[in-house]
Amino acid sequence: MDYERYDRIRAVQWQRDHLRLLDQRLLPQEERWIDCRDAGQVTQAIRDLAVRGAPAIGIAAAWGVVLAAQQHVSLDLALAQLRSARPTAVNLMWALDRMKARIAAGADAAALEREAQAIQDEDLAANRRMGELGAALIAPHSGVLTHCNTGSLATAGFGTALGVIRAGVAAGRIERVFAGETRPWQQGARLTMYELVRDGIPAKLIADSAAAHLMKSGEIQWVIVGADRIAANGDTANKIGTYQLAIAAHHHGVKFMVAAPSSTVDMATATGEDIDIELRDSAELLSTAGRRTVVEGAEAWNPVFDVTPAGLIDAIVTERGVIERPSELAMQAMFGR
Ligand SMILES: CSC[C@H]1O[C@H](OP(=O)(O)O)[C@H](O)[C@@H]1O
Repeated sequence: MDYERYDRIRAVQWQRDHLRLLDQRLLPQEERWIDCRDAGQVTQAIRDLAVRGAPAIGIAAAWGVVLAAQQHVSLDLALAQLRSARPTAVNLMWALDRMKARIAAGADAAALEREAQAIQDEDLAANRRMGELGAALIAPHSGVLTHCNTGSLATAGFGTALGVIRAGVAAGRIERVFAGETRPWQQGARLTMYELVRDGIPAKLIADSAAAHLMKSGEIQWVIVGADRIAANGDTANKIGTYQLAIAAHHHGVKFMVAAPSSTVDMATATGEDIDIELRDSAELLSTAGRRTVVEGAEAWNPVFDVTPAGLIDAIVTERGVIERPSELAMQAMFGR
């Protein structure tokens, strides 16, 4: 399928001696690039969400290790620093473990550069494969709702859930696309709509609080989301708000799809209860676009992920295949113990 007309964004660009990142904190108003010249700067960019999205932060971290190797600084320190950047997306740990294994095998900077490039290239290929597999599950004339941003900005390109939507639109199966704004960081409003408008894919933004009302209208047949960590029993951590979308979808007979590369699967984590949910600064909730919107003295609780139990998920789509009605057995069959 010809995807070239979609997905022209490459938010993570290796430049041989530095890493160029499209600063996602400023989109869509401003397209500004930042150059990371060491592992510490990559760590800070991940921590500050200048680069975000489970696969994208793993890819950026892999390049951070390459920078450390090129500069002959402590690789153990670089690995530890990068690993500490954010706790929930297992893609970060997966990518660093893969780089660590190459280091243990004696890889030099050039070999590590090839490994990081392979991680990035594999992610793009996985997204295009997932797009085809996920789109095939969607009946013609369907409407879909997505949450957060899971597109080219969050990956090596094409996207996970947004990749399924791109493929479903290209195949003529998806006729209506809705994107939730995704408070408080607004990945849906600021990033997903930016990608869809650039692709020329008609889409409607909705308030997060409008999702159940949309499902009740009959306009959508699928909720399609990404993931930050999929536990061994299929429980899935994703952007805050995903869990309540799954509950509402179940109530309204709307199907629920998780699209994520196998680098998001964590068979060492037994259930969703064991996933570390990132709590971010409450200031992100008390302000909008940098302007405080809540009375001084107010407090906030700002978990940025939640866990959807496997029982509320109709399909988990990875590049290895589709698991319908995910369970521990089904996960073990596809990913081993
Ligand atoms: C394919 S991106 C997966 C996942 O990452 C996002 O989180 P964040 O924007 O905080 O990095 C979101 O949960 C996406 O669904």
